Amino acid sequence: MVEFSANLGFLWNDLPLPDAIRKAKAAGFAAVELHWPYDTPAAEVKAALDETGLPCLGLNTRRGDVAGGDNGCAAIAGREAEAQGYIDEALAYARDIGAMNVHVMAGFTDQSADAKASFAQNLRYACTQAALTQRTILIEPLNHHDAKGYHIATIAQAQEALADVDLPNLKIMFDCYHLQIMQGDLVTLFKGCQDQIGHVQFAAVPGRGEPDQGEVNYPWLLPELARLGWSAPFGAEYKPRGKMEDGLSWIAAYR
Ligand SMILES: O=C(O)[C@H](O)C(=O)CO
Ligand SMILES: [Mg+2]
Repeated sequence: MVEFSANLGFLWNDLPLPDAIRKAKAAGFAAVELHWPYDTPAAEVKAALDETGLPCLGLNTRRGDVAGGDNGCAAIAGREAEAQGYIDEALAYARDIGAMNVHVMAGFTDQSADAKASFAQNLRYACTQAALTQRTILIEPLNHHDAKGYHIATIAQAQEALADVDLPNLKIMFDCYHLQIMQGDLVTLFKGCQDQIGHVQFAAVPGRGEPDQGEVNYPWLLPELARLGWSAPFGAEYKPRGKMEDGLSWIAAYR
């Protein structure tokens, strides 16, 4: 059966994280994943995960100065110490709550050789630290409408970063929403990098709402990815169009 992970950066994000975890459990999600949980003590998140029995699949490194336009800094030359501080923080939080993946946010760059070298240096650091506790580091191509100028926007760019680093615990976050916008042909794209994928996410295109309308037929696509071998929960990373609970009927198509 296809299972889902509730992305609590978008779902129930008006609630304290422990309550959002309980809501995800009650709605039938098999896992949760986080964006930037750092305002909530890890012990509170861990207690809610233990109470519900839900695993947490992952979380993101801090983005830096968001008001100033940052979206991560791991590929910004000259900010290595800051990036590595965010990596340490994310890995410590992941360890405390038992999350196995940390998504390292690259930031906006000119994709120069310096940016690529800085990204590789920071990812090598992240992977080496993550390996000490058997964790995986993720990088994610983001689409050029929502995140114009983000360091990686395609699977080929992510694969280039993976090749530069060449460590087995660096994987790709395959977000169907971003990749449909940037590349399309999602099944072929998935097959071309399947063994390099660490997590799969999805949302409607366009709009990023519930995955029940738009360009991508998820009730066909997600079972097909499962048939091809993807067995972990798919990350529901969408922005509810209206009231959160009213939008959950999309799950029925998979039951
Ligand atoms: O926006 C996304 O798709 C991400 O997965 C994220 O975590 C923040 O950019
Ligand atoms: Mg995503």
